Amino acid sequence: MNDKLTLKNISKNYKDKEVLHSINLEFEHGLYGLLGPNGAGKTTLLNIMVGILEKSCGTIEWNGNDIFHNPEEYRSGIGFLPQHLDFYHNFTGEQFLEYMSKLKEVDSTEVNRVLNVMNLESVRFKKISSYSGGMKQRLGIAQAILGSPKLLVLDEPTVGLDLEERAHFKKYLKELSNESIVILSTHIVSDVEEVSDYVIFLKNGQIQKQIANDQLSHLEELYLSVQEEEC
Ligand SMILES: Nc1ncnc2c1ncn2[C@@H]1O[C@H](COP(=O)(O)OP(=O)(O)OP(=O)(O)O)[C@@H](O)[C@H]1O
Repeated sequence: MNDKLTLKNISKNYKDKEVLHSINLEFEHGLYGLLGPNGAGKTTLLNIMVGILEKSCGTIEWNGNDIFHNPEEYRSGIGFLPQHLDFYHNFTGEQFLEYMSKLKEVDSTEVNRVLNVMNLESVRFKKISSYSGGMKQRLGIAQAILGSPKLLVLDEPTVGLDLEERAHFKKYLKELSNESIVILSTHIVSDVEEVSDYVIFLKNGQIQKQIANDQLSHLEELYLSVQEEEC
């Protein structure tokens, strides 16, 4: 059975300011790009989806069941790269991933796999404090993909990656999305064109448009036109 994530009427207020307005979305296996300018509400929406931020209204269902009833089970199937991930800088990359694999209760062989996928084998025994920004970002992605999660949520994952790393990473996500729901937020159009099955445009806390792969040509122009629509 294909997994299904459903967001129904999700709204979020920070004090008296509503930053998400009644979001309705459905996700099944595939790669989804969440595209929007800074401040659109992407991080807020993703944090609500993974259960680290409380929504003000609405429901989230996993395979038809409100996640509120069994949040631990829901969270155990999620891989998440937050916008800002803090590390234990005294750990080596390998130690960090071993630690995360224990927390996530995934097989320790996964550590080798994700080090390989994210091209971090040559620095696995080096302390994280010596990593470049791009290496830290790849390590963050590596912990998110431990155990090939059913739901992978990545907040601005391509920050700090060079062109070759981006291409390699997107190819891997495409493969994973054959069996998982992969949601990637970005404000960079090229991150989501070519690979995404669907692109969701978010602006001012509202879904402006949702388009499928076969309509993805001229995405940049579409993105600009969507941004101008409300002006
Ligand atoms: N903790 C908070 N308290 C008050 N307002 C917040 C808080 N976090 C976010 N906001 C506001 O909510 C809105 C959406 O922010 P959010 O970070 O979700 O957007 P974003 O699309 O992820 O942008 P960015 O790419 O810049 O992170 C913005 O207006 C932001 O200022």
